[in-house]
Amino acid sequence: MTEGKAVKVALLGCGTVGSEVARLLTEQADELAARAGAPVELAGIAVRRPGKHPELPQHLLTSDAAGLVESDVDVVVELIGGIEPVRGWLLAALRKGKSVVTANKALLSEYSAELSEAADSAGADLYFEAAVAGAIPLLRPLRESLAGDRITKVMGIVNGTTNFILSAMDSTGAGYAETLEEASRLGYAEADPTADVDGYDAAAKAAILASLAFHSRVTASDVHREGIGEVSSFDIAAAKALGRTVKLLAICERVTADDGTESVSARVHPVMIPRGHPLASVGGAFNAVFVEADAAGELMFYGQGAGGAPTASAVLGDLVAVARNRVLGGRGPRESAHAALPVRPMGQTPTRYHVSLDVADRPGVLAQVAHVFAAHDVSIAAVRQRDRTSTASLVIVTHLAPDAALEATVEEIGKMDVVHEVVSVMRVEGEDQ
Ligand SMILES: NC(=O)C1=CN([C@@H]2O[C@H](COP(=O)(O)OP(=O)(O)OC[C@H]3O[C@@H](n4cnc5c(N)ncnc54)[C@H](O)[C@@H]3O)[C@@H](O)[C@H]2O)C=CC1
Ligand SMILES: N[C@@H](CC=O)C(=O)O
Ligand code: NA
Repeated sequence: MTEGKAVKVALLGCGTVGSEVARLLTEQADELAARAGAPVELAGIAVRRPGKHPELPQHLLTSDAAGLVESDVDVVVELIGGIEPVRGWLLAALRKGKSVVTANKALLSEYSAELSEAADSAGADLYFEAAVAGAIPLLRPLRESLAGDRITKVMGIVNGTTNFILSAMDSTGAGYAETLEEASRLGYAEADPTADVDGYDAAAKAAILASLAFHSRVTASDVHREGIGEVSSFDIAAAKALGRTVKLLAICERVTADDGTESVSARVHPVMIPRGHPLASVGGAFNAVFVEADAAGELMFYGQGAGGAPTASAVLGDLVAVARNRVLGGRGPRESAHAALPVRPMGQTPTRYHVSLDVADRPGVLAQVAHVFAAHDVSIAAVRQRDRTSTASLVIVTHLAPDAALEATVEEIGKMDVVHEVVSVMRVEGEDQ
């Protein structure tokens, strides 16, 4: 039965994701209506140039997004991206009590608090499942299913484009530039793909994940960020030689200090993980995220993290949810930031390093290098040495130590006479400490 009054939807943006949302909304209109309890009606589509969309119902097209938001619509689905002018439109919609569904992680990772406050004061819904890990139901489990548990860690691959590039570099040795071009062609990359390769997109997602997991306000600028620009084919080969692979991970942790005070660490950077680790086999644009919680233990979420149709699936799930809330008169979960945990600086965050060096092949060099680690209070977990003609290759993997201590150790080692080259430095995850 779909007897309720139609829920009118404004769609802002009709690119990779928006065009799939428009298609599915039209093709599955009857089923969506049955699930929502009322017809979910596309009332208008804001595009930049209406003349360029012969495939869309012409009477719905407008170039006036602000006007469409102001019109008689119940829900605004935003799939344009970026901060302004979108932020102003969504605030205006929420303040008028219209629900908002968005996939815009760049906006949410900076202005979530402002948008949530606008939603709360007007009693509107703000849903954004598509903003992190595309099709994978991840934010709703964090906001709802795990609301009774205490999450300690969220770690995973949250950027499809960089995973697509790293997977290709690892498996076929394909070049960086050509693989990035293909990721753009397939609709995985952001409009400006530097957001992907420099880690901004993953950092925005880490901020959203940390905020939800730890009931605190974490913004993109709180997240330590390194992209994949520095990952060389040598790093990939060094990882392979050690039975590891390189992935760009978002890692959000609840850190408890000796005095019992808690903080949040949120970071995005390339890491080496063992090839047997479940994240190592996540290829292409797929995403996978581990969540650790006190009572639930370890959970893994896996699926397509980018692309038009997969992302549209998450958008439509949100759309049905907000439509249902309107039909039944309820609301989805509000922002939960009661814990207000501070963010721990990266330098104080415990990490482990893999360091690969070319050193002089003579007695005592290993001891000299080990001395520098010890001087910085960094304990060594494993050492591998291979002799060449006049140099030796030295691979060192550390135990956990504050990231600043590890960084200082590597800097000092790089200045030693016996060290010809620091060939590769990368953090290590997913193995015994
Ligand atoms: N492509 C993907 O795999 C995913 C994208 N997202 C997010 O979804 C959003 C949309 O992404 P895509 O569809 O990939 O981007 P896109 O660049 O393909 O589409 C955006 C569309 O918005 C239009 N647009 C720009 N300014 C406009 C304006 N003032 N009025 C009306 N239309 C305007 C553009 O012409 C373009 O067609 C972004 O926030 C992105 O970060 C989230 C998850 C996955
Ligand atoms: N550009 C993003 C799209 C999905 O969020 C990615 O590559 O993951
Ligand atoms: Na998702």
